[in-house]
Amino acid sequence: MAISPPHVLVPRLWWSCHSGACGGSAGLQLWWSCCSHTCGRSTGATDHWTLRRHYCELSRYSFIFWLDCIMAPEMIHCLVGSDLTSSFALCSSIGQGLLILNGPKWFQHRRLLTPGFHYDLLKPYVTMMADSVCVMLDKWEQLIMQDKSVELFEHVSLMTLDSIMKSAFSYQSNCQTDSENLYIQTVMDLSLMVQQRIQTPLHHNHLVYWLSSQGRRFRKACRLAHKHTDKVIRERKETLKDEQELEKIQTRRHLDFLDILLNAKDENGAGLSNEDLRAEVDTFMFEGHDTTASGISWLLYCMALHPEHQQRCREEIKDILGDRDTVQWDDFGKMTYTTMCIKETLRLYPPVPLVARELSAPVTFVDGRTLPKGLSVAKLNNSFITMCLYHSLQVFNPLRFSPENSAGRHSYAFLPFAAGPRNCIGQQFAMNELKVALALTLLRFELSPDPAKPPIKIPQLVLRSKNGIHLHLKKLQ
Ligand code: HEM
Repeated sequence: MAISPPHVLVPRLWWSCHSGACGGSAGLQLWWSCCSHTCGRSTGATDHWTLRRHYCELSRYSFIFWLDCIMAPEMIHCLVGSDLTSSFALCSSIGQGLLILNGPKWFQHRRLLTPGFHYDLLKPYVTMMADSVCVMLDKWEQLIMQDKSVELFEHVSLMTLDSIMKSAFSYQSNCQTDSENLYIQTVMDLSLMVQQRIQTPLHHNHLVYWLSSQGRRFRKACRLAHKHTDKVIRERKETLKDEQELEKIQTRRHLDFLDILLNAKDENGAGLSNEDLRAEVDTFMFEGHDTTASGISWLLYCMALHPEHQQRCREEIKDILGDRDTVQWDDFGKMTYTTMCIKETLRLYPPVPLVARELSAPVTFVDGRTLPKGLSVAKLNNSFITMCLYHSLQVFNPLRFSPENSAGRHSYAFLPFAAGPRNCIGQQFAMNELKVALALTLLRFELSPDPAKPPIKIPQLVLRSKNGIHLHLKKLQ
């Protein structure tokens, strides 16, 4: 295959002016764009190859992602407008859900599912989130030992899985305390296998993976997970037979995401097929727990690293809660400083480190340069290069998100949840969970880092730490 010379690609610091890079902006994004006068031709595998080479040379972070995925043309063609990396690895496990769908079918699903994130539905979830967080904190109390730090990431993952199952599917998994639960084990195994596949370039080839022992294990786990999801859907369908309308259900219990899915009808009165239902349930379960687990874990880490901000958040939360020991929906809007700290964490440690798109139409910039239709472009949230270029951006400074400092900043300068029609449908859910988790943790514990075990960032589907996140926890009186 011919490799285009490097000069056909020019690095552009996109949005750097809007986001006030010199003033220490929150959201510098680095884009590689193809320059029309040097490469003005329809793009093909060669461009993807060049794009990939540059990434490999310039950013070790991108290397993992771009290594082979970008080269699989069949993938690129079937994924217009969607996230290449997650689609690549997840499609066989979560089916064709909202994250992976494209075109009219995506549009139909997005319209049907959006009501599932109305705040009326999200409100009752707060208590369930708080319950899940408390189970986790109780476990931490048991684990605290003098001078021994606790690895949080795994606990937080189980907590967010517990929380999404309870709130979105009214399913009591008890997964934080019951390690024997086969379904939970399978979901956790699938997450791990997806990461392992990404890290093994040979396994990026579907046939090789399909024939490998890991591929067989993966398929077995998928079958188990699907069987369980089907059962949950079947049982709910039975229950709903008598209840038919959402209003009637609501008088008996809180409406959940599954109710919305099962009652969703398009303008022709058509609902989702069984296969579509399963894909959406699985998508929300994966998207809804791994990402928030990453966000919460890194947030607690940032709080541990910066005791002054930790204390300020704690005081804000205590002021808001007064005598109460738990969080309510109305508290969220008052958590001003806490929200700034959350945003600053999402900037420095974006749970979704990369969003990729294949252009479905050419894009022309203000200076006349164009990106051709079909080109894959990627946005690195908080790229390695950007951070090297602007050292001030490495500083944890929540005040970047104060109303004064945010005023005038381009609305696309900070995009942890992406933007546009394919933005994150669960962002409100996620922000609520981050706030509940932080508030309740800070009320119970003082956090400090473990200098012997600093986390090592590793961007997989979500941003993780290679060696976990180890913090010292001190119980507050
Ligand atoms: C801190 C937590 C989260 C972050 C940072 C995050 C970030 C993102 C980003 C960047 C995208 C765009 C991906 C792309 O197009 O390639 C996305 C899409 C999506 N997210 Fe999230 N997410 C989070 C939590 C959640 C939760 C809790 C749910 C569900 C309950 C969820 C469900 C989805 C779905 C279904 C999509 C695909 C939307 C579409 O294409 O129409 N996310 N998320």
